[in-house]
Amino acid sequence: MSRSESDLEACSREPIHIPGAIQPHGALVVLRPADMAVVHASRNALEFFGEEVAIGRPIGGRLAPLVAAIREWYASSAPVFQSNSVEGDLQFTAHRSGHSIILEAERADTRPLEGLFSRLRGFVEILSTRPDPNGSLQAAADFIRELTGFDRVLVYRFDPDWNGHVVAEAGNGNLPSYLDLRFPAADIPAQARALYASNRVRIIPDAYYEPIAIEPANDPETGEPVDLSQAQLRSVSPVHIEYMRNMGTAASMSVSVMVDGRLWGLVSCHSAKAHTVAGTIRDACDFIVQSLAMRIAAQVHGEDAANRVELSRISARLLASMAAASSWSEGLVQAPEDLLAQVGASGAAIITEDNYAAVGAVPAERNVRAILEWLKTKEDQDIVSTNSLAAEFPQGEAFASEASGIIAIRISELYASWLIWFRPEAVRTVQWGGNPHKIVREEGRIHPRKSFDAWREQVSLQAVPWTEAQLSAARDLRGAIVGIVLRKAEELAELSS
Ligand SMILES: CCC1=C(C)C2=CC3=N/C(=C\c4[nH]c(/C=C5\NC(=O)C(C)=C5CC)c(C)c4CCC(=O)O)C(CCC(=O)O)=C3CCN2C1=O
Repeated sequence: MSRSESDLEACSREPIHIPGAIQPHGALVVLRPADMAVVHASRNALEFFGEEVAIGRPIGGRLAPLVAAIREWYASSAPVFQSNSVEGDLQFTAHRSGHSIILEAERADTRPLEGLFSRLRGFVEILSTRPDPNGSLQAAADFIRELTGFDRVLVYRFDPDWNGHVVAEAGNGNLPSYLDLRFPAADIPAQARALYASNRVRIIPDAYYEPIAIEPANDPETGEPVDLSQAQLRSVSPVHIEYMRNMGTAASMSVSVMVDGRLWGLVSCHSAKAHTVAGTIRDACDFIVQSLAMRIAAQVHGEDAANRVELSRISARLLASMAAASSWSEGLVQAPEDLLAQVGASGAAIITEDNYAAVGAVPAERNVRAILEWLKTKEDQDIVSTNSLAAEFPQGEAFASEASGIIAIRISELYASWLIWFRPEAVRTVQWGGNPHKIVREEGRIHPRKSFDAWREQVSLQAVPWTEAQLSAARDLRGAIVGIVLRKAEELAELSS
């Protein structure tokens, strides 16, 4: 592993869930459910809770009226407790963290909320009328920018390698456009993505804040620090704060787009100056984004269903062709269009020790046999796939124009026989937000890059990636072929007995 890779590896191990501090736009206490005694408190508790919060003693003062309601919530199955202070100036939220209760207070949004719900209803109606998913993405970015007043709202989609792509944007011109730019996976490391899959909405009102310490740092009984994974006020990793400053964004809010339980992307809001939105507006943004996520899921499910129907027709024709031919390989070669359509390939070759057949755009036979020698090193795999053969088999660079992507399925253990599908190289130019390969090392650690200007990279020796559905279709056809081979072997065995 190179030094840069190990640096980024270290970055993805930063324990961002236990920073030991919060952001100053609220206050936090950790309570023992049995007696509502305070176990930890942020140092600014007095400012928000109105009186000294004494460690080891039950909450009182402005929090006393909450005790009964918090106890009732804690005994229920509700994930989160929300309430306003009697005076209406504070919004309280609580959640369970291990055996404790984390209670947070922020200044409440005292502006009237009427009109918000009719605006939300209006957005959902727009969403349901937008035929194309991109129109829905843009509608969500426009609506959230109007609702929150951030300078720029991005819809940021992850690709299979967790690189991000800005696929929609709404802005007022105060910040540069990032539309269509891509950002490397390291910009949002794995532990952050995991956290954002459960804690969907996060706000950083001012990237120049001073963290407020939580005291005592560790639980007197367990010695453990407070786990702020689900907290609203969690202080943010210094490296990301630096990233925001480098990007010229003093405030940000991110809302996770969860599609079928997986982090599809983020709706990411930025302002050049400090900016905040109250909890009620953040909740409304979460509602908007999850409504968008359902629209995306419906689109994906619809496409999957249509693909499955078409694939079942193709597979049925291939099975019929194999059944009617003298061998499975002859049956496949006699249905070339279906053989390629099974996985969306441009060429295919069936190769055994003494036989070779090919359809569509394939490398020269000697090059296919060179791939076969490489496949023999994959002893434990019945299916081998890549969209960049040259990256794993350098000799492949010589015929990347026909074979940058391959799916190879092993047909027989006994003889080296394989069915290999091919995809050609798809040379493309990618626009990154800054040079994604630039790792800034200072004071013994890496820092975020300072420039996010469009940085063009020509990507070669890669094919269009195979989808999970195409790999599954390859596995299904392998199962059918192996079944035919086994039945043929049994028939021969019976004849010879
Ligand atoms: C323009 C497109 C775009 C990008 C690329 C982006 C990045 C981004 N990074 C985020 C978080 C983190 N990045 C990093 C780490 C890095 N960022 C870097 O640029 C590098 C090199 C690292 C590893 C050291 C870490 C530790 C975190 C966790 C912060 C926390 O929640 O405590 C976060 C999440 C911040 C949040 O939601 O609170 C984002 C979202 C903001 N955002 C964008 O709008």
